[in-house]
Amino acid sequence: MNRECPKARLHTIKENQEEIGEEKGKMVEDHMIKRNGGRTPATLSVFISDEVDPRCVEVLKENGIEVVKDTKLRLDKEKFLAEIGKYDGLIVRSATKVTADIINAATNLKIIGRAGTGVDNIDCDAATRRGVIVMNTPGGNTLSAAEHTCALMCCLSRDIPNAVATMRAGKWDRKAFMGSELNGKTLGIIGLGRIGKETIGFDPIIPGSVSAEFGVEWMDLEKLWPLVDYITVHTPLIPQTKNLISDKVFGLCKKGVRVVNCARGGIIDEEALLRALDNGNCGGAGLDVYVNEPPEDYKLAQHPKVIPTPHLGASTVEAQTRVAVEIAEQFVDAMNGKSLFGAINAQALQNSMSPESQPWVRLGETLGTVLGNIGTSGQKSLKITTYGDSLKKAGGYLSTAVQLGFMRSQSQGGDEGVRHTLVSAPTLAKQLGIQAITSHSDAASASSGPEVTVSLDGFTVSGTVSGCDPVLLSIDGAPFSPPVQLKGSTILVKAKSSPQLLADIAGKLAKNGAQMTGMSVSGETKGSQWGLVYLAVPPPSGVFGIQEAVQSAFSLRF
Ligand SMILES: NC(=O)C1=CN([C@@H]2O[C@H](COP(=O)(O)OP(=O)(O)OC[C@H]3O[C@@H](n4cnc5c(N)ncnc54)[C@H](O)[C@@H]3O)[C@@H](O)[C@H]2O)C=CC1
Ligand SMILES: O=C(O)C(=O)COP(=O)(O)O
Repeated sequence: MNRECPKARLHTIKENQEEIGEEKGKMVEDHMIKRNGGRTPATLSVFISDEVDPRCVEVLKENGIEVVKDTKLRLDKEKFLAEIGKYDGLIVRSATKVTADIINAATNLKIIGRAGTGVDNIDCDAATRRGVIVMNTPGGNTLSAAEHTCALMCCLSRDIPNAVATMRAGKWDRKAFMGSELNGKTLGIIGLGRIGKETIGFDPIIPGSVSAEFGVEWMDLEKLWPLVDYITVHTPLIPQTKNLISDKVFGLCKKGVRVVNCARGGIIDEEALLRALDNGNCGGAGLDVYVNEPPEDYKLAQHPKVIPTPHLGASTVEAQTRVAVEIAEQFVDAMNGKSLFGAINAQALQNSMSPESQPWVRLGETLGTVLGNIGTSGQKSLKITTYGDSLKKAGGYLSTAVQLGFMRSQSQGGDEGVRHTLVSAPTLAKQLGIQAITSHSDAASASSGPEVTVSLDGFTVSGTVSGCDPVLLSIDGAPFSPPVQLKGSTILVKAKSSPQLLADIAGKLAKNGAQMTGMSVSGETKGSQWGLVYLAVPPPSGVFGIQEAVQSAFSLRF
């Protein structure tokens, strides 16, 4: 039968509505488009809490997504916390601080979108732990930020703002404003990413082929500091870049070095900058960004040698239109399961999005769940082997899927702020010390098709995919013949090998009220056999009291 497999990871809005039957609902509930309990696709909703260009709202609405924009709500934290739980998506710029308490209160949230570049105002760790995708619009405001950097450098070299101020005050003072040319000066660019690259080579008239001849000489910072007349920083604010330009650095630079920060407040130590401006080590600063926005005090902004702008790097009509449309289109693509462009914390999910990989992801989760139930004792090192050419590149997402299934089976619930999904799995596994070691063999497996085996603590489970469904090939060396589907509510039983096993277990379960729909028994391993019992409805609790009669029994829901 040639049917299309349901999308396990990124359920489309339409599928979510049509296929929200219990099983599929379960499948999608941890992913981006959550079980929406009968809500229509049109009621998927996005909240916009910052000033984003109106095209963002238009594009989302054109695609059937409900949008609420309120740029004041963030100012009232209590109200924000109370409201945010209604929404599937949140779109911000830099003003909204998306803290862990907001993320944890946002119980329906699947994506946080940043209409811009920097995500330092979003607690990405908290989002990841809750399985919430964080995405930005890389590149949408690069040129504007680069142009603003150049503008600040030009203003610094000619003290333009102060000159403007004298004219506005009705003064004609030419002597006070002797500038210096930028030509011939050395610029140190810290961070050669999108904006850094644009900054050195930016000229709307000169083509790239010519500007390439200018070249950028790479050098260690220690060598760079004494050589430069200007420094511009274009890195993210991360522990390694916090206070990168410090008292020590000002001491190593030429006296009077000028600095520009259009990246993030705090990359230049603000206190050190004030001292350097006062003692002449720094000749001037062009600042667009600050440790606190708005600043708690205006000492720096009001310093005569500082040219301050209120975080305007991305504030151009062009950049704002671009980032607004880009984030909206990225949301629509993500919600339709098409792509996760711009996502910064969803590598495994991204790698597993193709229709071919999705059944294998479900198999990985399923095998992880089985192993988590039968083979623990504190061991945390999962060994995953893929067989067959078609699974050559599957090790990455399969290992995350196995870890996910394994962690779910171990979870006691109640771990606040945690949701087990393909987004959160790598981070949570790392925290719990759950390793996944992958290996691959091109050779066909024993089942002479693609196959995955997962081992832990001396136990091995192996499975493959049949159509769209995960199937179990063997447990602990005991083969299921034919292989059994891992679907729905089941009880997995291990018992002493006996020709009566099937009848014995079925009889005991029936006596205890289980509604069985089928059962398979494996071959023998070390004197035991495994049985998989399918149930019409999940057991009310436990495994219908058959533990005493068998070696072990687990209730599993796939
Ligand atoms: N003022 C504004 O309105 C705007 C500010 N920005 C900010 O500008 C900064 C740069 O943005 P993009 O160029 O788009 O980012 P990007 O990610 O393309 O580039 C950042 C670069 O910094 C480098 N880097 C990281 N750590 C470093 C370190 N310790 N030393 C030197 N380099 C390091 C990275 O390798 C990367 O090449 C970000 O902080 C962003 O938030 C971006 C847009 C507008
Ligand atoms: O994109 C960035 O990183 C920026 O800093 C731009 O911030 P904004 O969107 O103007 O609040």
